[in-house]
Amino acid sequence: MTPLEPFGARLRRAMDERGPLCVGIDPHASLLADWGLSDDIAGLERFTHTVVEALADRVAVLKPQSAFFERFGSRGIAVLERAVADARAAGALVLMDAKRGDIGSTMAAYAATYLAPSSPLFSDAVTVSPYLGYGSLRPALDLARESGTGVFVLALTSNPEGAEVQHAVRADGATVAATMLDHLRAENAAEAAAGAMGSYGAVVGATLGGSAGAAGAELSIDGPLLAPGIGAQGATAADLPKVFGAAVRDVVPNVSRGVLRHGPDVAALRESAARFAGEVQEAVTASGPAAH
Ligand SMILES: O=c1ccn([C@@H]2O[C@H](COP(=O)(O)O)[C@@H](O)[C@H]2O)c(=O)[nH]1
Repeated sequence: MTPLEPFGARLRRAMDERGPLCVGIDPHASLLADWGLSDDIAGLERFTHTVVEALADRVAVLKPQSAFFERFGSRGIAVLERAVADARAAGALVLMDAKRGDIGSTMAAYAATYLAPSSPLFSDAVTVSPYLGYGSLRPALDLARESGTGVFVLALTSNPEGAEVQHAVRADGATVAATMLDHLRAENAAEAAAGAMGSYGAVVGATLGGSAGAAGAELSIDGPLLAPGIGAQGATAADLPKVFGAAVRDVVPNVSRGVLRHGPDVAALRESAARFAGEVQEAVTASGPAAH
């Protein structure tokens, strides 16, 4: 099979053409109820199909949250497989939010699940946790390079509990988060040297305010920065320049419940996503001209 163009280049094009917004597909039990759906496989299927139908032809990235599908067992995974294929066919990039992390040999199996083109869950990118050590992610990083896919590494997560681990200071004086970002910058060096956005991203919460700075973290990694936390977790698009500074143009802001709560009406979902996209564009434009 012909390998895909590298994920970073594909993502940059999608961000330029559609705007950078990433909408989550998070079928919370409470959202199924709010949408008048049953908390079972039929409800899950209807919810997922509606989000894909509403948004896959217009947002840059859709991010299914794997946990909400896994809780329904094999039939939930089948719904997820279909969503990934339908969303990609409609032109969205699919970022599987699976947050996998394990020793290298097991990591290789996770990598094959999400990043091998022959897999039923083949996605454009996957989220991973580096807390078994960045090096344990090597099978995913290597397979991503081979298959033209991407990897997003948890660096500074949007939840307040994350600081306990991520702000910890290592023997060399760097925080754990800054070390992860340094690894990613190095991973992206070859693509950056060729003038492209790298395929290796970091997850940095939009909720962090000044605490990204407190972690001593240089956020520019020559790759994408997934920024969850807008909407239900309290951050707004206006927070993005404050958190990310000059790196704001590499930010892929994520909103899940903030958009999904407007369903099941397709037009209302689209309107909400467009509103968030407009707010993001306004905040990024107000932050100053793009660096050349
Ligand atoms: O640091 C992180 C990493 C991932 N997430 C995920 O993003 C969405 C956020 O959903 P909202 O409804 O917009 O709060 C969810 O799937 C999380 O698991 C995150 O929030 N923070």
